[in-house]
Amino acid sequence: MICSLLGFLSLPAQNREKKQLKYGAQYKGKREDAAMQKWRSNRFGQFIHWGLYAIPGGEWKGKTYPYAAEFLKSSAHISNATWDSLSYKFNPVKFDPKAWAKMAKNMGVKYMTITTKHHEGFSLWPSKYSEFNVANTPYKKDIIGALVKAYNSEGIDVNFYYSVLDWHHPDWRYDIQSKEDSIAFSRYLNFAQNQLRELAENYPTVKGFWFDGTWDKSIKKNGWWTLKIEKMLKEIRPGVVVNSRLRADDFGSRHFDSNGDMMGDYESGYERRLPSPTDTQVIHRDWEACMTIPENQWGYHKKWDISYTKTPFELIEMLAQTTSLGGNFLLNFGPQADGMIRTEEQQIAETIGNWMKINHPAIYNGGYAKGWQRQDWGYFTQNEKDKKLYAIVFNIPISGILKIQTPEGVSIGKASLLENTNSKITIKEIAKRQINLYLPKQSFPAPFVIVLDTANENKNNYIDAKT
Ligand SMILES: C[C@@H]1O/C(=N\OC(=O)Nc2ccccc2)[C@@H](O)[C@H](O)[C@@H]1O
Repeated sequence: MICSLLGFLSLPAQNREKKQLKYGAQYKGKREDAAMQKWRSNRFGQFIHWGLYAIPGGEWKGKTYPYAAEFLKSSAHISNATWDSLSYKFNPVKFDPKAWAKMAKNMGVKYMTITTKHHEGFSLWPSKYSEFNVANTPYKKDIIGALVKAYNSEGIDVNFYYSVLDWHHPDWRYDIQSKEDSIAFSRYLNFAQNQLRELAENYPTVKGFWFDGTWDKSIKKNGWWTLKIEKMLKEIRPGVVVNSRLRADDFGSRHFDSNGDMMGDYESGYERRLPSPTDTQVIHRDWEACMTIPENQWGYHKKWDISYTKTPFELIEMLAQTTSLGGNFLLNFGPQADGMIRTEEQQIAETIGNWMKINHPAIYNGGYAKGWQRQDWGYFTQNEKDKKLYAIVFNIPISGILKIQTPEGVSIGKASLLENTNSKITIKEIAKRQINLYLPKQSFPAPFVIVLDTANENKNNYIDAKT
């Protein structure tokens, strides 16, 4: 079967006759129901990675490990028994879900995705399917329930991250190589299904499920289960949004089935990376990029500067670039074991929030501006609610002139700074579909947004050269 699949996949997609799939994509194109439209309009989200890994914070027996802090168990070769005993120390006495939600609100996120259970297998809610959960710690209380309540009270949608990969559960298998593996792993899949049903039923305002830890052969060989889970969650919570990373098809193809069709409701393969600003392939589907502030730390690491940490302006540019290509941007925070958000992350959140307070019209409900050529100075976004066109500027040319190429038959009537709509920006048409915007003589200490009023126009003052 593998060689026939390799042969099949080596053909150009358009030349392959479609394979009959039982567990492939369930629909084509974008969902247009209200729940998906809300997901899409949110654009900016907060990822939160919190678990037992926050306790050691990347350090073990006096040694600092530079790898992802949430992977310390494997980086430091720690046994299950030793790692699991961290649960007896889990007691975030300073945890204030309302403070977290207020910080998120001020940062300008419209949704939040929380790790209900990461690879370590520790559940942040009192699951009846596993003793390895927050109820059996000194803290005892339901963290997921408290966060859902606090974030929803701030008008922020909550999604659940769930790692199918589970280092703790005795029935987890990386591959199925024996009858025993198969029997154990089916027990595991039932366990995971029960936990997911529990999450969907116990937290009825959940808006999405963000699956992870599905890259191993054991899942690829059980594509049927991934579809069963997607269907179950959508039956319990109609409208709920599920990422492509959950899904494997009949042949183990992930994210996209063996016919090249995306599975799940949005592509979640952009992790710590973005598509190129000119990669317009992505605009044909919903997608999300998830991003760490350090180079690669999702959980809390005691040494903030163990790697490069992105500046607020770099993160704002990633948000702008993502929005300009019709994607969502999910920025990660790794809370401390005591329940506090580290100072560095709070300061970044505040700077981004100050920018969003003025410039959010270019982001919320924002998306790909068809026909507007990407320019070196920044990004265009089209707001599908106010129908306005926004130019988000990061790199002012020495000339002080922003060059724009307009789509055929479209001109720019007016341009002004979003933060000061009385500031008129001079516009000059210099050739066919070529516009100069002359920036006002002032300093621009931060990325800024220009609102462009466009108009359809068919006057043609220019003659194309004959060559
Ligand atoms: C969001 C991140 O997701 C992860 N891993 O994602 C991947 O490894 N993704 C992946 C795997 C293979 C190919 C491409 C992406 C986790 O291991 C990490 O701790 C964090 O939760």
